Amino acid sequence: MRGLTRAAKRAGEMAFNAGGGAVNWFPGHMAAASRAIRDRLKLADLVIEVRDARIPLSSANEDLQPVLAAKRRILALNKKDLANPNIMNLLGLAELKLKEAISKEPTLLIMVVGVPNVGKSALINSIHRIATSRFPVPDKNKRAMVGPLPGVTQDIAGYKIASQPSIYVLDTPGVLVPSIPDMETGLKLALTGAVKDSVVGEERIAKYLLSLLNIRKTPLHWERLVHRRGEVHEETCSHNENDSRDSLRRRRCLNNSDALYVQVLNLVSKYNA
Ligand SMILES: Nc1nc2c(ncn2[C@@H]2O[C@H](COP(=O)(O)OP(=O)(O)OP(=O)(O)O)[C@@H](O)[C@H]2O)c(=O)[nH]1
Repeated sequence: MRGLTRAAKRAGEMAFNAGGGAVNWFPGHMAAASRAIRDRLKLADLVIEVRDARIPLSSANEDLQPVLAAKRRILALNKKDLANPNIMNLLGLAELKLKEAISKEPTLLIMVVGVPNVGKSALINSIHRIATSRFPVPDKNKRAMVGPLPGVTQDIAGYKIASQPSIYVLDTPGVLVPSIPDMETGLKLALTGAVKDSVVGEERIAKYLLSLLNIRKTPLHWERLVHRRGEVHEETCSHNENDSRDSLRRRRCLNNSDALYVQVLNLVSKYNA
């Protein structure tokens, strides 16, 4: 973990802020949603703040932190399949806290908040699916809209996910702060899909990603991997086609797209040396 922090710091020192400054992406629906969230939060018994497990600090909306901290809050780290496994121990704790909170309440209004595209609607649909398999829920066909680009949810929508205890969940549009003060946070949010690529610039995102991969020695990792696979390739691809294990071995042969990836990264590595 310390290694990753050091790598991120070094990438930050590579002048990604140059010519960038603050990142401003605050469309009208986000401003309206920020006001509505503050308003409805007063009624919520519990708030689930969804963050991206890959960037748990950068995916916090700093403007909302004071009001969120005043509520009973669960921090859910989503997209765990894409994250560093060290962070995932925290998720188990969040699940436990949610079970504790639900078991004590006759009626519960839960509000789900987070930056765009972090997976709020997908999370609500999963909770809904589990709930409808256990209790008959009147609007069981109602589903939150999920999409690959940020800004799919534009209005607050409510879902009843259980009876006895009655549990209602409010899905909210993803909201950012009006101005993200540093470019690096903007780049992390763009790489993980919370900010549109065009807002920070596709070329800048590509350079940032390549530098991160380079600093983390990803090219070396791939080189070793490809070298190992190369041995498997030579050893297996010369075998008789009729060998019963041949199809399995063929799948382990080096694939051209991997080789291309290593070449590109090696070039970048030389460029940065
Ligand atoms: N790999 C992965 N993808 C996920 C996960 N959860 C959600 N997604 C994907 O992330 C994208 C965004 O999910 P949504 O649920 O629409 O996100 P949202 O936070 O409601 O987005 P906004 O409407 O912009 O606020 C979709 O393409 C989902 O399929 C997850 O745990 N892992």
